[in-house]
Amino acid sequence: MTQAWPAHLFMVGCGNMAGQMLARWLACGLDPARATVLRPSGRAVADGVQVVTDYPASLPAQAMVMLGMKPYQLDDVAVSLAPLCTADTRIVSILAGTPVADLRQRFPAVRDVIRAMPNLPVALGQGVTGLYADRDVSPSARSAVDAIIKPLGAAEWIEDEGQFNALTALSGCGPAFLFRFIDAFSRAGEAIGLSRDQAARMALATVQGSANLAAQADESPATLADRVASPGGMTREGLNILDADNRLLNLLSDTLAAARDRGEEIARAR
Ligand SMILES: NC(=O)C1=CN([C@@H]2O[C@H](COP(=O)(O)OP(=O)(O)OC[C@H]3O[C@@H](n4cnc5c(N)ncnc54)[C@H](OP(=O)(O)O)[C@@H]3O)[C@@H](O)[C@H]2O)C=CC1
Ligand SMILES: O=C(O)[C@@H]1CCC=N1
Repeated sequence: MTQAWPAHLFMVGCGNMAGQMLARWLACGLDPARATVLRPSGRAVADGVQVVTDYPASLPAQAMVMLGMKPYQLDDVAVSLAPLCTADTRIVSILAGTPVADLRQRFPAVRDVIRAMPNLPVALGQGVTGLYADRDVSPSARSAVDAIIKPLGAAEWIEDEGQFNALTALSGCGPAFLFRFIDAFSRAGEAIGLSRDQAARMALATVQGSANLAAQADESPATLADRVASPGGMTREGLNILDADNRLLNLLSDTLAAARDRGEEIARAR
């Protein structure tokens, strides 16, 4: 099936996250002439993509607007952007902790408002993007968003917006937690006697190989862990440390809950 692109993509903000999305879309065939980026620095993003530092007089017809700035900038952005939006504008927001109701309040002319929560591996087409649309969003807008998210990796729609901060904690923030894990794994290897460089290489390759294996395996990660652990062997002793009083599970549950709760705070502070 051929890739369907929006008539025009207007990106408000194009930093760490939105920049990776755009790079992937361009690599997958988005015509750069069909994308405009608004960013205060005016820094170029890619050959052929127009970068502006101020809002145009109007948006192209049937524009898909992607909100990719920081959540606290929503009010400032809406003052200039909302008057340009018409009934055929579609808004996709990647702002953390920003419910659809807050977006609808600021963009009353727009029917199709969709929340998306990507993560950094979208750059490789191996991201996870969580998605939510309320009942007012048209089926064609859902399809258009599905189409543009597909080149980025997996898409996970949720029915209940109340889960959006949990989804964000798991997959949106998740890469940071896993990068931290890889770093700690490598430093732990160094602590038991390996050289820093070798421990770093081995930690990363072990995580990468294990993730790939888990993705292809018929068994669950829990079963695979037991496969590595020979009875009376070395791995079991290590697993006993992670499993004692559910230490690892509790640590990760606390980590995700803290991230999720921050999303709730961001929404309340608005
Ligand atoms: N980082 C991540 O892994 C993820 C981030 N997100 C969400 O993405 C959004 C952006 O985060 P991130 O990319 O990390 O942040 P960055 O700081 O890297 O990017 C922010 C972007 O917003 C632009 N910007 C700043 N001020 C304004 C303004 N007043 N109007 C319009 N654009 C403005 C910046 O412009 P300039 O480039 O000129 O400085 C920059 O391009 C957040 O809402 C976050 O919740 C979602 C999922 C994952
Ligand atoms: O830290 C943040 O708020 C954003 C949301 C997901 C990843 N980064």
